[in-house]
Amino acid sequence: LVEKRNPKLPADIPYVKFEDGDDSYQRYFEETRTVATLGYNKYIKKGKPFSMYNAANTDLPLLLLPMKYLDEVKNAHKSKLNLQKALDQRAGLDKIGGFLLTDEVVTVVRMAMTKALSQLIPELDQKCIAAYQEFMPACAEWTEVNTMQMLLKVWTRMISHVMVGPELSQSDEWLKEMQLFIPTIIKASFALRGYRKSMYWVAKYITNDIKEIYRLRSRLGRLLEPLLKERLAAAAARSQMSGSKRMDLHADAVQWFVDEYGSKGIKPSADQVARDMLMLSLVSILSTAATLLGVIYDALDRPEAFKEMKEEMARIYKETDGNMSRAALGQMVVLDSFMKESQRTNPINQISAHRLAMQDFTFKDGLRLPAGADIAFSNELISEDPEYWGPDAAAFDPHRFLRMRRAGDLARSQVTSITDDMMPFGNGHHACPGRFLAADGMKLMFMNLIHRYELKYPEGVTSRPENGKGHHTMLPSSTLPLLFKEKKTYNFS
Ligand code: HEM
Repeated sequence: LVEKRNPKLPADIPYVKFEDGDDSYQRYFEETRTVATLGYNKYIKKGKPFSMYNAANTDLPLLLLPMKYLDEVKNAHKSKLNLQKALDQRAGLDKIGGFLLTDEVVTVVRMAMTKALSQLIPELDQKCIAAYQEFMPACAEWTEVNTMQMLLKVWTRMISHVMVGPELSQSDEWLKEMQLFIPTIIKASFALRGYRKSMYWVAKYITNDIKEIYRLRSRLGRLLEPLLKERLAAAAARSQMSGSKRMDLHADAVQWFVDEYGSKGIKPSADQVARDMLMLSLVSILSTAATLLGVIYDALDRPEAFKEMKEEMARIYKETDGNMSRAALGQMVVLDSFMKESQRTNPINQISAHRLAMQDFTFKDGLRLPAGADIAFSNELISEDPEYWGPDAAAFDPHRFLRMRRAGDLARSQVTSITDDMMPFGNGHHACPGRFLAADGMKLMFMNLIHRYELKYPEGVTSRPENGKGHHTMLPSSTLPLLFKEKKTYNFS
């Protein structure tokens, strides 16, 4: 492996690599943590940045920054430090599917989707129950289930309800495309790395997985077309009406895209909406299913805490007569604390607040980033640093955030809170706007699963399996099947 220093990075920024000299690409891909930890302890802890090989973008090292720069990164306008472009650079989305994280996608999630959550939660609860009936095998006796695959299907049905409404989300064709998308885009992104940058443009004509993403986009466009036409016609008719009659009846992303583009005088094509839907799937599906799987493993490892969560669910279920609402989910504070501790100890992203410098950027203390610099913060290592979390930082404390909440620190203690010492949902202008849906969706999925099924590790497995290794990601193991048994009478015991 050739050392890839960015000649434009200031010369005094150290470049950290494996100490034993074994510098293979695969090693950088799988053992990112080892190099990141070296640099974190040696430089970040002393307030200095360092750079390291970037397996996702072999032309440019990743620059990891110390906390003192976080506020400036958080507040920087996207014309200066940009998340969308950093993601595009990492996955090559524009070259492998012709889509990007657009302003419309971000605005729809941040504004319309979040506003609609109270209306959506009861619907998503029903969707979740129906999806378990659909995707869980019959399990009167203990039965092995690949939990990751199952959660992906259940969540895809639920999030599709938010994306395309009750009818299309129930279509098997839609589900098939959505399920095909995530594994194919991951393979396509890897395949792109096999090309020289100057040859990226040719990849979509040659590589099957990349061609498949374009085909998938076109199939989604066809599926969306009738619904979009209907909504565009309704929007045109509504614009002639006045006052309350103009209120929107559809709480789904097709409608929100029509409204968002409409507000800019644009009539979106089915292909545009298909691209936006692909982007929505990319940011929302794997992240949520994987985070929940981690919570499930952590709960199995801690029977006492698991029991306490079940008791809380039983109480709230009884008080609400089983009618789930945002308010009811908001009362699940023991679960909320546990989920947050699970994210703290095993975040799915090792780095956070990832940005690309769109122009030369100089921090207040004089540190200069050249245009094109790829920067981030070590979310994983910050989350376990005793400097921020005290001497028991390495321990899983199910009540850590519950105590904070009870002490009145609501801003810091909720699973959706964004703080500098824990960034699973990022930070600043680009902080994940979908986290409220993600948190409520995970609570619904966890609660309905426990209500219906007993679950345990298979014979011979006694604790959470090792996380999967990928460049700057740490997804919980997706291959271990868990054992499930359907309860004769549904309850939370
Ligand atoms: C547990 C699940 C999830 C995790 C861990 C997660 C994590 C993240 C992270 C780390 C970022 C980058 C933030 C930054 O760099 O400051 C992000 C951005 C984003 N997420 Fe999520 N996310 C999750 C679920 C969702 C869901 C369900 C949606 C939508 C329905 C969503 C929509 C978005 C969007 C649109 C952005 C881009 C924001 C922007 O550019 O301003 N995410 N997410």
